[in-house]
Amino acid sequence: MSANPITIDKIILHKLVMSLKDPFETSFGTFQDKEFFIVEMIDKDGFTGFGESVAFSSPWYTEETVKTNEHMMVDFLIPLLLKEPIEHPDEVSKRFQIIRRNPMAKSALEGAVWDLYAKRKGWSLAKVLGGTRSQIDVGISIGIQPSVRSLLQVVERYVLEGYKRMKIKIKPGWDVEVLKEVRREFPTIQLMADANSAYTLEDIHHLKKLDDLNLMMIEQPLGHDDIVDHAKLQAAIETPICLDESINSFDDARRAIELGSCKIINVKIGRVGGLTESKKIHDYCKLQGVDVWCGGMLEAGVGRAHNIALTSLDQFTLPGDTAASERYWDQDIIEPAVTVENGIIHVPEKPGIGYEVNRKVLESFRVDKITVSNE
Ligand SMILES: O=C(O)CCC(=O)C1=CC=C[C@@H](O)[C@@H]1C(=O)O
Ligand SMILES: [Mg+2]
Repeated sequence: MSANPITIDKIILHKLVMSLKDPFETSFGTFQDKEFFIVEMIDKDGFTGFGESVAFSSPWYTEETVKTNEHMMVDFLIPLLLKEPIEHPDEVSKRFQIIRRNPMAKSALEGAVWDLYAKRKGWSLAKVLGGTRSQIDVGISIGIQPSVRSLLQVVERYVLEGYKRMKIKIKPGWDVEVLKEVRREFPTIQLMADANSAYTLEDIHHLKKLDDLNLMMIEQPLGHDDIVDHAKLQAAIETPICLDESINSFDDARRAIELGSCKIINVKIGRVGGLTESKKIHDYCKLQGVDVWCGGMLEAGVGRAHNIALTSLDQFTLPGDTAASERYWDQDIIEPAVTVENGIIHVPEKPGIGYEVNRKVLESFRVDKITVSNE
C-alpha cells in the first residue's frame, strides 16, 4: 500500500448543456447543443479532481451516448472506484476491465482520478503523465460549410489567427474540388481532411486524386470499425491515412499499425478509454515511428485541459484539434479560458489540470446533478 492512496469520499456528476457558438456539421449531420458530464471527485483529504465525458447525445460518432455514460458510471463504474483506495491512476483502467467497452464513461471517471492524483502530488497533469513540452502547437477542425466561399473565409480567419494546421471535413460531393480551392488559395498551409467514414473501397480512384493536394493526411476515410479496407486503401494512395473512430484501444492501434492501415493516429482520450490507454498508444507509436496527434470532441474547458496535458508528451508530433475556448463557447466553465497565440497553447504548470472550474458558470449550464457518496 503506498504512503497516501486515494480514498474517494464523493463523486458528483454535473450534467451540462452548452450551446456551441457555431453549428458543427460533419458527414453525419449538424448539431449546436453539447450535452455532457463534468465529473467532480472529492477525496477524504479534501482534494478535488475533474473529468469530462465526451459522448454525444445520440450514437452517431460511436455507440456511447450521454445516457449510456450516466448508466455505466452510476450503476457499474463508480461502485468499482469506491470499493477500495486507489494507489495510482493506472489502476483505474484495470479495475474497469470487467466492464466491456464504454470507453468514454470510463475515461470521464479516470480523468478525474488523474487530476486528483496530480493535485495530491502538487504536480501538473502534464508532468505526472510524463509530458516534456511547455507549449504545444495546435490546429483547428472546420465543419462542413454552406459554400466554398464561406469555407475559404473561415480558413483565412484561422490562418490569420496562427493555427498551425487546418482540418477540413469532407464527404462525397464536398471533397476533392473543395480541397483544390483551399490548396489554390493557401498553397503552403498544413492541410488535412476528415471524412468521418463517408467513403468505401469503391471510391479508391476518387480518393487517389487527393494525392495531388499535398495533404498531411486523410482522416478515417472508410468504415468506423475497419482496419482491413483501410490497409488496402493505404496501399493504393500516397496520402497518409490517419485513423480516429477505428481506434478504440491500445490493441486496436497495435493491430492497425501491424496491418499498415494507417500512418498516423488521432488519439482521443475518451474514445480510447482514458489517459492511461492514451499513454500506452503514445508509447507504442513512439517505438513504431507512427505520428500521433490529439483529436477533439468539442470539449468544454475540463476536457480541453486534459487534451493539453496529454499533448505535452513528445510523440504528439503533429498539431491537434485543441483550439481555444472562444472557438466553441461564449463562456467556458474554466478560468482562465484556453487561449491560443500564434497557434500555440502554453501548458499549465499549476497542480492538476491547471485551470480552475468556475462553479457559477458551471451551475448556469447545469441541467442535472447526481451525487454518489462513499458510505
Ligand atoms: O473538438 C474539435 O474541434 C474537433 C471536432 C471534430 O473534428 C470531431 C469531433 C467529433 C467527431 C468528428 O466529427 C470530428 C472528428 O472526427 O474528429
Ligand atoms: Mg475524426
